[in-house]
Amino acid sequence: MIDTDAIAARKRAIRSDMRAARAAFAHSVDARAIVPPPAYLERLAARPIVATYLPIGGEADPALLVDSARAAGCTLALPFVTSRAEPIRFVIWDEGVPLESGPFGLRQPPADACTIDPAIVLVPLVAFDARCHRLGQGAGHYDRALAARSRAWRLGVAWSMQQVESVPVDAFDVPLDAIVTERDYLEGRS
Ligand SMILES: Nc1nc2c(c(=O)[nH]1)N(C=O)[C@@H](CNc1ccc(C(=O)N[C@@H](CCC(=O)O)C(=O)O)cc1)CN2
Ligand SMILES: Nc1ncnc2c1ncn2[C@@H]1O[C@H](COP(=O)(O)OP(=O)(O)OP(=O)(O)O)[C@@H](O)[C@H]1O
Repeated sequence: MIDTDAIAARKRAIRSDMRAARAAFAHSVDARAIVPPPAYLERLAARPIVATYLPIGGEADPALLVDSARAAGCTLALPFVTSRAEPIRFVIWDEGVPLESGPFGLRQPPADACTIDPAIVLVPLVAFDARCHRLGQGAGHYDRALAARSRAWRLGVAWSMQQVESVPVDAFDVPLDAIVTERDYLEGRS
């Protein structure tokens, strides 16, 4: 369909521009610049399972959000990916078990790590807009994972320079509940 093709082409263009700009920006910023917002800290009191990610390619680093979750006694999860085509699953991040090398330069728990269902998902992204729409890596990994977990609270983590006027949206794109950057905290409509 023409419309779908046009959206896909705009997504590809934003992805390629933003990946390059983000990698350059990440060199100039303190990796621990993103401070946990109050709405996130409040949710940690119930000790939810929190899915995080290990940054690649200049992605914003959720390190301080992970520290807060650990300090609150939460269980941490990481995505486990096998290929572009296969859906991801979230597995327990046990600090006592060494991470292994996975696809796309990712470090991840071993394949036999226990699958768990997070109540909070810290979501990496390539670009976002003021309505909390997100553009990811283009494999649909997070869109599929988030669609399967509609009750999870979805917090995007990004550098402020990743904000664009408007992210092109397909029917299957799952918007975020909120986004935190080194400068701002914004909430979607939900
Ligand atoms: N840190 C992190 N972990 C993650 C993701 C992510 O976006 N970031 N994922 C999100 O889905 C899943 C992995 N999926 C991925 C799918 C495609 C590509 C990818 O196409 N990478 C490009 C290079 C990107 C760059 O230059 O920055 C490539 O290999 O060509 C990467 C991850 C789960 N784990
Ligand atoms: N719920 C879903 N079920 C099956 N396929 C899906 C689903 N959501 C997205 N996809 C597929 O994922 C592909 C990539 O979508 P899109 O370009 O929006 O990825 P993205 O949002 O940038 O990436 P990601 O979600 O991996 O971070 C599309 O071809 C789409 O068909």
